[in-house]
Formats: sequence, C-alpha cells, structure tokens
Amino acid sequence: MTLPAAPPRQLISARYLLPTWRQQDCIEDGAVLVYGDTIEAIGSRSDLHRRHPDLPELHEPHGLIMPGLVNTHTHAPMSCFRGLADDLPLMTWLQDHIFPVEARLDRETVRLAAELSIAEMIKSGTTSFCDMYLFADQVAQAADATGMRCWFGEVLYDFDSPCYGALENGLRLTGDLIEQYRDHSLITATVNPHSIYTCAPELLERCGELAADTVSLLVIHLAETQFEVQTCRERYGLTPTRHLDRLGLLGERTLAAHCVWLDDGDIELLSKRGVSVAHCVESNLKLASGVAPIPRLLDHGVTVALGTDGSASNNDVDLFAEMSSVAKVHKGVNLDPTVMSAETTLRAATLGGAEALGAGQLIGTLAPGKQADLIVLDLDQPHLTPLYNIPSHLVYAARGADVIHSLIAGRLVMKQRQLQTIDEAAIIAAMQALGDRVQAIRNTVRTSC
Ligand SMILES: CSC[C@H]1O[C@@H](n2cnc3c(O)ncnc32)[C@H](O)[C@@H]1O
Ligand SMILES: [Zn+2]
Repeated sequence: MTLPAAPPRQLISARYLLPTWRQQDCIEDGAVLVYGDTIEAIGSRSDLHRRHPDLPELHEPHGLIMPGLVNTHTHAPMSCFRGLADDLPLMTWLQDHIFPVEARLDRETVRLAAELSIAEMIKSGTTSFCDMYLFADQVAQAADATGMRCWFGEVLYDFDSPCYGALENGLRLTGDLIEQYRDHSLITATVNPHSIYTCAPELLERCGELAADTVSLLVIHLAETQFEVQTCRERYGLTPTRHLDRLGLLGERTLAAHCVWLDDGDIELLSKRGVSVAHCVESNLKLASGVAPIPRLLDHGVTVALGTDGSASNNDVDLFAEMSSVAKVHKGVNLDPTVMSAETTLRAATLGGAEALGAGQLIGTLAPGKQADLIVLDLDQPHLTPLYNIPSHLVYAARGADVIHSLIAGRLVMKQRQLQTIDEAAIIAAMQALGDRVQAIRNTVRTSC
C-alpha cells in the first residue's frame, strides 16, 4: 500500500480540543491548523476559519481532538503469540513457552505480526511506539510502510539469536541500524540489552558504550520480578538498578521497562541519573510480577511513561485500557484514591512517553511547531455522556474503539475507523493462517523437549 500524502495545509476541528493532559487547557469548538507534518496553530475553530477560510477541513461536531498516545514498551511482533501461553509467572512463561517458539521465528512472521500490532495500536489511539524484538528491522519496515512513528531495537542477550547468530553480529547490527535510520523523520533505532539476567556485565557495558557513542536511547527490562532481584543480589551483591549503575548504564537516555521491585535507594538513583520508566501495569499484573511504585517514582521527579509490553503478556496493545488499569491499581494498592489522578495518568500516556523517548519537544502535546500526531474521538456515545471533565472520561470511561481518526506527522492514517495505510482484512487473514503454523511449531517444540 502506498502512503497517502498529507495535504500541504489542513484544518482538524471538533467540539473539544484538549492539547495537553490538563482539563484547564481544553478549548471548546477548537481546531488545529496543520502544515505538512507540523502543527502551525491551535485555537478556536471560528478564529482559525476566519484566518484560513478555504482550507480542507476535517470537522467532528461531537468529537474531541487530543495528542496521540505514546506506547513506550512493546514487543509488537508478539501479537502472533497472543493467547499461546497464559496464567504463568514470567520466568516459566518466557523459558518454557516463549523463548522456544521465538527461537524458530523468521523475518516474514515478525513483519506480519508487527503490522498487525501497528493496526491495533492505530485503532486504539497510539501514534508512537517503542519496540524491542528479534528481526527488529522488520518492525521498522512495518512502521515505515504504515506511516507509524517508531523507536525500535534488536534485542541483545548472551545467547545466539535466530536473527543475527552470535552476539558480536548483534552489536554490529545495532550500530548499522542506528546509522541507517539516523535521518529518518519517523523511525529511530535504539540499543536494547534485554535484561540483567540474560546479559553478562561485559555485554551491558558494551551496550552502554554503544548508546553513548551513537547518542542513542538504551532500552532494558529492569527489576521486573523478585526473582530478578534475588538472582542479581546472589550474582553481583547488588540490586539490578545498582548493578546497572555500576556498569554505567543509567542516564538521561536510559528507558527502563517495568521497575517493579525497587528499594528507596534504587528510586533515588533512577531520579538522580534521569532514567525514565516505562510502566507496564497490565503485563505486570497478568504475570503476577507485582505493582511498580509509580507514585513514589513520580514524587522523586522520575519521568513515568506507559507501555503495554507485548500482546502475549497483556494481551493487547490498547493504551486506553492501560490508562484505566494504571489509575485504578495504584489507588487500590496505596489505599488512596488521590494517587494517579486522571490527569497524571493521561500525562504519562502522552507527554511522559514523549519525554521518555527524548522527544518531548516533538510530540506528546499539541502546540505550534510540534509534529501533527493527533487523534479524534467520537464523544457521542452512551459511555461518554454526560461530560464534565475530559481527562476523567479518557482514563476511566473511553475505549480505544472510540478513536475515529488518527494523524501521524500530518498524515491521516485512520479515517472513520478505516485504516488508510494498512489492508486490515488482509493482515487479519494472513495472521489467522500464521497462527496455525505457530501452533504446529509449538507442537514440534513440545514433543522434542
Ligand atoms: C527478543 S525481544 C524481547 C524479548 O523479551 C521477551 N519478553 C516479552 N515480555 C517480556 C517481559 O515482560 N520481561 C522480559 N522479557 C520479555 C520476549 O519474549 C522477547 O524474547
Ligand atoms: Zn518487555
């Protein structure tokens, strides 16, 4: 499918415009003036109409325009393993079920499954995602073909990879991908050591050096389970966070996924070093890993963003569902309904995500000069009526399926819930066929064990 070009100048307008995560910033009968991939102006519809009377306009009289959501931790191709193994703790799930089938993955599967997740993300309001996986160039190609904004990286660990074979090749591949995508406007390559329990200290150090030398984001799973903390203490006498710090990996371009098991010293260290946290509450709940101390991290000034993790541990990539879970879980575990307010949660899903990816100047809010990454929701729905407070509805009542239009860098990638850059029916049919092949692989793996 060829990508439709963005009209040079267009007006997107609706009943409400929420340019940030704050109710006080809401503009009634608002509009966004888009010039190419950039926001030229935001304001009242009547004012922008008066100044630009003849522009093409996408108007939703019952709609809400808001920033596109940012999913900061995904394994997009894991959509092909959705529902394959559930109701297990992380290490059993990974070692006995996921790693064996991943060892037989190929490029075509990764490409198809990544595109399926991108379709699901766009249909639920996400306009940017940060992905770690095998055959990661296929994730980048899927993003490129569909017009999605993406940070991606090839996973690095001590064992051989079905993608690059020996580790040395993986480090070289990562460097090459960073160079290859350096000038791409929507896609950025990152450095991705999997975790402290799959990467030896030497590998972690080399990843830190590569990220520093190439000024790249370093993404890692950190302190996800009690098992990880215990293993790290036994092996290195340190918590996972202090272990990474000793190896020089904690800094402003570090994005740590999960961060469930942190002590006070770890939290202070993450704050001091400027590390951002990708909070994946639904995956952590489903794998029974625990609940990350997000209110305490926020109190310490840590940038908190949201991630869904892969579709095999969530089991979807819908950030609206994630926001609802995030806001409620922390109230429940802290016995305090004031923590993780709707506005705080919405910030984490938008500007927090952008900041975690080093793109706070580019995306995450709607403002002149920023990229035109925005979504439009249909508010004319029973579950969104009446309306007193927009962040409240977005976090506690809205669903991904309420998103009707989506623009990424000024390009309309979904119009009236029809994907414009993806042949949705074809992808679903292909994935159904692939599911049968994955099942066959799984049966082979099981009988050979
Ligand atoms: C090969 S890229 C990513 C790698 O991580 C595995 N994975 C998926 N979810 C998690 C998680 O929550 N913690 C640790 N590792 C995870 C995935 O299966 C891939 O192997
Ligand atoms: Zn993960």
